[in-house]
Amino acid sequence: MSLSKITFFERFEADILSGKKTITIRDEAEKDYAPNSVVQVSTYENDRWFCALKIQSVDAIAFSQLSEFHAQQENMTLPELKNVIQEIYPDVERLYVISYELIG
Ligand SMILES: CC(=O)Nc1ccn([C@H]2C[C@H](O)[C@@H](CO)O2)c(=O)n1
Repeated sequence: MSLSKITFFERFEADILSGKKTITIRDEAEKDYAPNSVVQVSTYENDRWFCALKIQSVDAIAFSQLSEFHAQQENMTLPELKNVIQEIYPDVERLYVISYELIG
């Protein structure tokens, strides 16, 4: 069964709603999103709904393979992206790039 809900830290809400952030990078526990499915999005802090996203793809990636292209899609620099990921997922090498489209 694929996941139908995702949470983001509130600090990323504006970037998602403006279309500046079009991917998220998650660990094994949050990789089971089906391409073409619609997921409801809320804030991690208060579980406040703020949009729906259509999943485009889920692709495995090693932390060491993260590139400027991923950073651009996260609206960050590559060092910023690596820092954020290391804070959220310390010492996790195998990650998943979840690409999505804002649908409302
Ligand atoms: C809130 C929660 O449960 N987990 C996460 C995990 C990641 N993010 C953001 C941070 C970066 O922009 C990318 C990379 O992981 O996704 C998040 O907001 N919430």
